Amino acid sequence: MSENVVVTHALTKRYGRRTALSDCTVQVPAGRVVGLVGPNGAGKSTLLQLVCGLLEPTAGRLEVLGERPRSGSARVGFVAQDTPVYAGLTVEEHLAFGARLNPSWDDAVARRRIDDLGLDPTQRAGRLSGGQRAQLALTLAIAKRPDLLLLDEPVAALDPLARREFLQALMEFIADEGTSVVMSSHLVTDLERVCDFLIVLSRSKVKVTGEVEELLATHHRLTGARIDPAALGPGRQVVQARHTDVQSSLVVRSSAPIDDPAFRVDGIDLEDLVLAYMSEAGAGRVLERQP
Ligand SMILES: Nc1ncnc2c1ncn2[C@@H]1O[C@H](COP(=O)(O)OP(=O)(O)OP(=O)(O)O)[C@@H](O)[C@H]1O
Repeated sequence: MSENVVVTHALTKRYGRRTALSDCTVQVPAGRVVGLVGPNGAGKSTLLQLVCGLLEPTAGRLEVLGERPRSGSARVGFVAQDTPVYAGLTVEEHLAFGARLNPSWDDAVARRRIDDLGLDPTQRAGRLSGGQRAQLALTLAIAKRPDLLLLDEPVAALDPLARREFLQALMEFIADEGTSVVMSSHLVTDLERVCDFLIVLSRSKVKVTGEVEELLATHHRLTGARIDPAALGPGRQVVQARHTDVQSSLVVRSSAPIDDPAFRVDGIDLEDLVLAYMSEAGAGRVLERQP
């Protein structure tokens, strides 16, 4: 599949005078597992709620699966931040509820997952552990057989083992169905294991977006004698610059290889890349080619 599942152009959402998302332009290709990363208040939940049609944009354009998003679409599964389940309903009642609401509901998939997870169908959701509730919420979203699955910090409240199990279940589902997924998280190490596409949001703005492999191949850490980043030359975007009196450490984006003897050049991992874009200096200074 080559089409985009989410396309936004200058998408903006304001709550009164507070801007939650500003001028957001992204394209998410189909079949990807997208990591949506950013600090608290960056606008991640706002973007996900716009994509699933729970919020209306203040300005800009947004297309999801080729159409305007609408809340309750059978083609989009959404697991909100607090893994919402109904405390008073049993696991079984959740499945019955899901079946009634969703025309494409896959009851066999739902029951197999509940069984594999060892959840008691007669137990009320309010009595489940945080990890079990997250798994139940994921089961409900998966059994809809959505084309696009949106997960808002699904593992935030889980212990490391439950996180691993949750992500494992997610990976199995994606491998079977080829569903596109957008998942927000603060935990880059978790995203590193499952995501192949990245969106970094900070202070309501998109800082960087792209294929993880391509981003890792084009970002480098340069360490050497103190330098004015402006002296680096054209075509190199200084994402983060740190200096001591005598030394500079720069994270630089460059599609061409950097072989400057003045620097040691190392690759960076996804966590360093995300942190560089989230840092204050990550204003993304681009050193353009001089005319
Ligand atoms: N209903 C609302 N009314 C007013 N302001 C809001 C509302 N929802 C979110 N905001 C504000 O919009 C901004 C973005 O919030 P959002 O929840 O999208 O961030 P987030 O990246 O998901 O944060 P977190 O990681 O803490 O969940 C924040 O400044 C937040 O205070």
